Amino acid sequence: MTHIPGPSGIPVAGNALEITSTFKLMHKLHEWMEKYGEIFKINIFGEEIVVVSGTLTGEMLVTKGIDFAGRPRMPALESLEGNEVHLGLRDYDPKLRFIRKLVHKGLRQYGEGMDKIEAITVTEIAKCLDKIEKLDGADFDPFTYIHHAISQVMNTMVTGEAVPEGHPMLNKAIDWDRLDGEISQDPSLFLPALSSLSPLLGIGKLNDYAGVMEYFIEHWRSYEATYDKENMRGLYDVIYKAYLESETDEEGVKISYNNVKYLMFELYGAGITTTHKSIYAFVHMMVTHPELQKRIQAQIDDVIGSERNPTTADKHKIPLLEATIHETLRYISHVPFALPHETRKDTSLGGFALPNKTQVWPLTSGNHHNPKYFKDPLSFNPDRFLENDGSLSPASSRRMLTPFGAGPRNCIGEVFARTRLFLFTASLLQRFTLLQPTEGKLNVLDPKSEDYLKKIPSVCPNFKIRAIPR
Ligand code: HEM
Repeated sequence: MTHIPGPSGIPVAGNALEITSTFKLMHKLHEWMEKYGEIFKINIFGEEIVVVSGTLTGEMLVTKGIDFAGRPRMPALESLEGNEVHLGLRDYDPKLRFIRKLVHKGLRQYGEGMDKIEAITVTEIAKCLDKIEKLDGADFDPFTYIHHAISQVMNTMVTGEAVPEGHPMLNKAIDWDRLDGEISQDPSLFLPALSSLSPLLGIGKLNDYAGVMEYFIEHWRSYEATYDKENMRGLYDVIYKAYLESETDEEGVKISYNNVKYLMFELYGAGITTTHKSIYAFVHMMVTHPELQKRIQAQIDDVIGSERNPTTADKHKIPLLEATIHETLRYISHVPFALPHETRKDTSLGGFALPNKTQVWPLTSGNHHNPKYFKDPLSFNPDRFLENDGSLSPASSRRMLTPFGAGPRNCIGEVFARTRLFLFTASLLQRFTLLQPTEGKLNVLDPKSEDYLKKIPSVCPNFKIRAIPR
């Protein structure tokens, strides 16, 4: 790949010493994108990684998506899941394709549209808001409140029910998220050539991580005793049934019991950490943009009023809230280069030849913050996604907005996440006005700051607000 441009680096280590933290990695990737353009390569102790942005993102993820649908190995994480990865980090092999089909089926039946699950979700959100109301307008950090509510949404997705109030699952999910954030501060997580040198990926942290994961898995396994194939309760039952009945797809693969356990964990973790961080950032944005908050509340009042809970059917009737969710995901770009991809055969991108097994990262945050695609990208402006009459602009105008990735390895939970984001934010602003705290005024979040970019997914540093019932 000598013809692909990129920073020269030093002998042996290549660019490794320039990216010793996740913040430095992100900072450098954006700097190199500006300098070298839509495709460049970096070198980490001899391992070359190609970084892609701009119009080549579509070529990589969609037009030639199948060529780029592999995943590089991440040995540190593999060792946690029985030396096999099961979904997000798995190569694009027949089993992965089967697993994705099963999960899609389960999400469609038991997550995205089913009234019962939606009703439970809305009830859980309402319980979270009741707790916030009890604070009586005092300063508080919404982190835990949002985390518990999102965990309950995910519990409902997996088992068909929320856990009782105060159940250890809720704080375990926070422990897991904290550990995941700590581990992700070390870029060697994404760079196999460095993983053996890593201090953070040390045995202690990985053991803690494994402990929390096993706790979740034991909790779900307890549902096996009451499994009834005539009464599917949630996604665990759907996947467990496929295992018990040795279901296969046209490629003839079957899933193992290990797959059932660990893929559920991957889904659960992926769903909590990303959705929580987007809602936490949304709340921050509402407090620092009070005029926008008022405009959204006016649309909520018109369409939903105050007498009933929001439903997914309301989503398209509140375009300003939809635009604000799009803008939040663009502005915070908290999954900045999706998950690492790998070529599955000799292929090419933008006219450059790429051999089989090349690691490729789609730098979607680079697109989201590029003035070529989004005018004045570091200003938070949901109106950019609205037409003059206030309706949402057509999806075709948002092609460069890909917070969930695209193509054959896109986020499997996108529809689920978007509906939950809507239900949560609509319920929150229907009931409360979110205000600056009495102490320590919030400034607008800087999505380029070290505090924000030090973990992946990126998360707003902790903050306090007040929530005043309307
Ligand atoms: C705001 C919320 C979310 C965002 C921004 C997000 C973003 C992403 C991104 C960027 C990817 C990688 C795409 C790629 O590699 O090209 C991904 C993959 C994935 N997401 Fe999400 N996600 C969100 C919510 C969820 C939810 C709620 C679930 C589960 C219900 C979920 C499950 C997954 C899984 C399992 C993968 C791996 C798919 C694969 O490798 O084939 N995500 N997500």
